[in-house]
Amino acid sequence: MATSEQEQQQEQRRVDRVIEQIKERSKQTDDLLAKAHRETDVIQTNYGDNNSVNTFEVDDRIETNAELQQQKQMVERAVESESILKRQVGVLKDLRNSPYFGRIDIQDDPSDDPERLYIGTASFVDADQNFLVYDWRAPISSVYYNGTLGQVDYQTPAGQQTTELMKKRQFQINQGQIKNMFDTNETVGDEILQSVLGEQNDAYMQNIVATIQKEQNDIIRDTYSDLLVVQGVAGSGKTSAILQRIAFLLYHSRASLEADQMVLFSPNRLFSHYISEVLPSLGERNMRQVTLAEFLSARFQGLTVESLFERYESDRKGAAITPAIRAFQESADFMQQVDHYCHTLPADQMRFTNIVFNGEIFFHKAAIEKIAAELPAAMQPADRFLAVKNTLIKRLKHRIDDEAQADWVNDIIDQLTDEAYHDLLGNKRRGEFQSMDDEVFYIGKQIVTKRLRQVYDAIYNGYFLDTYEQYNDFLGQITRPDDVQPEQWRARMQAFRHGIEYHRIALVDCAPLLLLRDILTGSGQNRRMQYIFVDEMQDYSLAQLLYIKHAFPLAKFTLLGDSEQALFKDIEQPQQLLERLRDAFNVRRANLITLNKSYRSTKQITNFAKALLPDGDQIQAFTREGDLPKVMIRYGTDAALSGLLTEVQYQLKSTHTVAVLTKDLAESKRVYQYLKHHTVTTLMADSDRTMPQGVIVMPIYLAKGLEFDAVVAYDVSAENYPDAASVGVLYTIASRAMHHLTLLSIGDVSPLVAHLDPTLFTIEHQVRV
Ligand SMILES: Nc1ncnc2c1ncn2[C@@H]1O[C@H](COP(=O)(O)OP(=O)(O)OP(=O)(O)O)[C@@H](O)[C@H]1O
Repeated sequence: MATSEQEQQQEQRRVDRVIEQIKERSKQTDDLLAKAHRETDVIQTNYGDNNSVNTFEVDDRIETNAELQQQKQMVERAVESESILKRQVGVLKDLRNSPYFGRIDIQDDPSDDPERLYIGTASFVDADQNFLVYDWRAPISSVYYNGTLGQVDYQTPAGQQTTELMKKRQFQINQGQIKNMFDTNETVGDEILQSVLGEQNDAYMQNIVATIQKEQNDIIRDTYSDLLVVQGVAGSGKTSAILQRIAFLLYHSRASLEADQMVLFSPNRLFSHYISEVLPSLGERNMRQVTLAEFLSARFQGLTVESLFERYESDRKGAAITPAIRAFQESADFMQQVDHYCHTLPADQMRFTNIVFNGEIFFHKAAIEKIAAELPAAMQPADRFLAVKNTLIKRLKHRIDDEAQADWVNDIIDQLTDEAYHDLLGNKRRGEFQSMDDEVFYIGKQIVTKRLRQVYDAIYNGYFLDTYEQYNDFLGQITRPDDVQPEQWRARMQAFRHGIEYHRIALVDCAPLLLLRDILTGSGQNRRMQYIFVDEMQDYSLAQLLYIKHAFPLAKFTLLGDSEQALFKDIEQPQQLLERLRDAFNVRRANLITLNKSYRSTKQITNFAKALLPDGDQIQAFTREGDLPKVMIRYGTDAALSGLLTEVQYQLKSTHTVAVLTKDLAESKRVYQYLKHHTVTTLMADSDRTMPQGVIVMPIYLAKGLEFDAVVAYDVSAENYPDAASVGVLYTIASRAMHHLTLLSIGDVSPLVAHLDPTLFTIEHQVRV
């Protein structure tokens, strides 16, 4: 509902007054920051000077160490307070531009006067402790997002409260001026959302706190569930919801939660970059981010882990793993079998291996087997492993003692310089020993310990268990489902062994192998992490999700995805998925939230994209108007490429980025080879972290989670997208476009498009001569 001119003037006067106060505070904070910066400089300079004191004299060194520690802490504290102030300066700068976006008038009791509260990206409190702006995450602010006029409940730390919502007003304020102002009875009215979504794309994702929708708000403010599953259609704000959720949780649990106790599994590095500004724009630090490939590679040092993209490419070429085997290896049942195998594995079935040093066996595998065999049979696998490890370390220490007086050691001691001798003494002092012999023995032990460091590390890291052999043994004992034939399974085992020989591992083996290794060796779990977020969860197997759960046993999980965008597997109903996950994750408090409205694209693009899906009816388009998607048909590659060039040049006149999306890498390369000679074009790679403007070409799996002003889908021919199996890919491509979508086909267009209602798109045929 439009507001009167007079009301707008009144509101503008308030904006002016608040901005005056913010400016005042900014000045003070700038001064504090300058002062803090000078202090940090002074401390750092002193620290630097002290750092270069002569550390040769051993006695000095001990003292210096303690002092250095103290000074290091001082520097850390100074840097920390400086960075807090820097953040405040940033927050105040944003508030100066746009101090708030909402107002609610509430009345707790009919006998009270109504209260008028303004809501913005951060709180602003004046010198008399009056809240001129409330943080969007404050308990009372949920009234703004959740309530329609009338009685409203909201949660506070003290329990549920009730109030009467009398008025809800939305503002768009830019550079201190109210551009738009509406009273609304909806959760957040469409007018402002229209204008936000109509803007051009930016290289970075924006925060959406001014226009959060009710269902998104439920995701953001859920502090109850151990497992929150979000099924949301393309462009429904899943990624946005995760990021605002992180900001919310940080605010909500300020005292007990740090940003680095949250991990977001993101689809690719480009995506990580794209979303990197959202949290800083809300005055918060970024959470940790990792792709599945990075997570797995870090745990398989020395092996090349197949990436999801490689798997996708190799699947397209008709690779070795049959669908039945894949389904089996990716299932919860497979992971349960790993668990059972490990917990019932007798000591004599453990695949120990020699510890080798300098080409010779240092600890023989038979000796290690014997240690394990002598332990009580009922021991848990991790305890057994630890006991073996401890025994080996004890034996290593004996060997070091025996070796400390060997001739080669004495020779080295004779030739030590004074400095090297002091180094070996470490925290001990000369003369502290009972006798000179003791001192020499001590030095000898230090020398041998250093020499045998590798052996120690091998024991410490558990390299005396050959986990690959053990996994192979597990594969040999497994109970197969009926649709996996014995010879197929043997071939699969053979492929696994062959891969390991060449230091490669297939994606399907990663999660079960890691689980096996972790259970048997009692390692790999991180108990510090409090929240795990998985975006694009449809690209993860259940086995992988279960492994992630195992790796972060104390974390709460938020899994977000869109089963329609499954590039790699079949679509699953959300409720069914939740049941499956709830069972597999074994959690008490699970919650499913479904998002059906798509905000990214114009109505025309969303209507086209949803029509591709057999069950797309539930998807609602947001009412933002644009052109109909255009299907271009060309005959032959040359005509297609020149048609593509004309199209991208045309699009570039009105947009910053045009993405040409292909089905696979080979096609992207072909397109790039042509376009680069005619216009500035970038071929995106898996390793890229930033997205340039202009024309960018990439296979669809690299564009997951991203969005572009204009998208050209390259070659949507019947040959490339012959049947229903390609729907997920085509839908994902179409739903990346915000404002313009073009589909170019070489020859007959895919039946998936040809069968659509013709009013959903325009068509442009090449005239055949
Ligand atoms: N409440 C909102 N207010 C303003 N913009 C929004 C809102 N919700 C979503 N958007 C915008 O819609 C676009 C899509 O959002 P987002 O990328 O979070 O969706 P998604 O569900 O993760 O999409 P996909 O699964 O297709 O990758 C973004 O530009 C986002 O800023």
